[in-house]
Amino acid sequence: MTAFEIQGGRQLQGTIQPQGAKNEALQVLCAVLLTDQKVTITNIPDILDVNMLIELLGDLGVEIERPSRDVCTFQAKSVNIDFLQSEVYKKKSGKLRGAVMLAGPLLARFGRTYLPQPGGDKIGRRRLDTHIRGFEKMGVDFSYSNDQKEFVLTAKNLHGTYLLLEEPSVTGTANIVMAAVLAKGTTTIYNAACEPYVQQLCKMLNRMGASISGIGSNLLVIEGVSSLQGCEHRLLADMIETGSFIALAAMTRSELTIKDADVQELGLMPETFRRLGIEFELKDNDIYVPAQDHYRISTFIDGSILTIYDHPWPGVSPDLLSVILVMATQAKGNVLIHQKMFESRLFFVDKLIEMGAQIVLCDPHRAVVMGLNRQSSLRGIRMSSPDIRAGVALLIAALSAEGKSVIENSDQIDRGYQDIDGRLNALGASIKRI
Ligand SMILES: CC(=O)N[C@H]1[C@@H](OP(=O)(O)OP(=O)(O)OC[C@H]2O[C@@H](n3ccc(=O)[nH]c3=O)[C@H](O)[C@@H]2O)O[C@H](CO)[C@@H](O)[C@@H]1O
Ligand SMILES: C=C(OP(=O)(O)O)C(=O)O
Repeated sequence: MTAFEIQGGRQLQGTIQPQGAKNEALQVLCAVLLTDQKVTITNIPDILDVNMLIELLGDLGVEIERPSRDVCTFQAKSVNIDFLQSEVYKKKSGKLRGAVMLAGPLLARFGRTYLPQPGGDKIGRRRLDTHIRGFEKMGVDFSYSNDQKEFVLTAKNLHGTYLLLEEPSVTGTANIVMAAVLAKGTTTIYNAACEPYVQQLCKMLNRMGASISGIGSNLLVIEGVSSLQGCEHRLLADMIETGSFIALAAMTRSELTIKDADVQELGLMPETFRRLGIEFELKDNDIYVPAQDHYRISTFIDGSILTIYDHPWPGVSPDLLSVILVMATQAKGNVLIHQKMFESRLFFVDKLIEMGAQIVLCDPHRAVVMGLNRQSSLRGIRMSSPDIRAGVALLIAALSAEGKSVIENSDQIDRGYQDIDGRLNALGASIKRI
């Protein structure tokens, strides 16, 4: 098992560029299966989840070239669907969530797919009902084997329909959109997820010849076409990495410039950080965060304690709450963090409490943080990373803490953050892989 050893308490300084977005990469990589022509994707992050999905595409028979670390070309001339029934596929796809989105394109192009239980973060129940019920209404037959924990899906006549999703699932929307672009007729998706990465997928599909309107809203209308062509697509900057760097600057009193952060696509994130008292300036496409000794959490207008909660886009992403929570531990004031979507994502606060943070975990979804206002520092400890975002939040806590910390299970961090030790060490951090 890999681990990070961190010497905390150092101020960092410099410029850092967010990687290409992990969760956009997982969507658009699956879309390369929708055409037999060449698709080039740039700004690809070199991280475990993305590399595993690229490997799976290769296993399926897609021709892949990676001329540089962040550029890949794909050509899905022929695809071996039978590979999806192999133990190797089950094992590999069980390591990430993104593989679930292979289903939509494979149904659209080949009329058949197998969908084993996807992996990804173990942060509570993560059902696939939105995906499967959507496919079903489009003419897909499915069976589910409880033993194998696998769906078998077949689509003789994939057709457009009206879908009112029971929740705006991100991967569910992406999956249905990818099935609909090659289905016969019109598919209308109401209550669709509309986050920037779904928008990026839709824009890419339109460049490939699809006809999708309503991009950016929760009502997507897709006119099916008979085939799609190749295209080039560049991933946005990873907004969760951007938020993590702002939190890192705040916690370690560091002056950081976050370069090429696609600042127009951050939604409520800047306002959310400001409510926690963090100062920063948006300069063109960069974010400048000055070194800040203190930051003060605001209250609601009526003076009551601020609550920060997740919500489907354009609300605050649940993936950001862990770093926001860590940042609040050194703020002046109190905040309630309410993680509505996932039921096992806040348990990592135990580690922060052990480090000296003042937090009350009210229940699995809610934690009250009483900021220390730097009157005492967190203390370094040995801990383990339970999931990707808690992992990076603990890394930020450790970098701000007095003394040495060890974070075990650092693979969880490598799933989503490219060369995080190297990039932060270049700013003056001390992180060693052990
Ligand atoms: C690979 C990928 O892109 N993963 C992201 C994707 O996962 P993913 O697409 O798996 O997440 P979903 O959007 O399907 O939903 C996540 C969870 O939130 C619940 N839910 C969802 C919508 C809603 O209105 N109410 C509600 O409670 C769902 O029941 C589910 O338990 O979106 C999540 C929500 O932004 C992010 O945390 C994940 O990082
Ligand atoms: C939950 C996440 O990832 P995944 O959906 O891939 O497990 C995440 O990116 O925070």
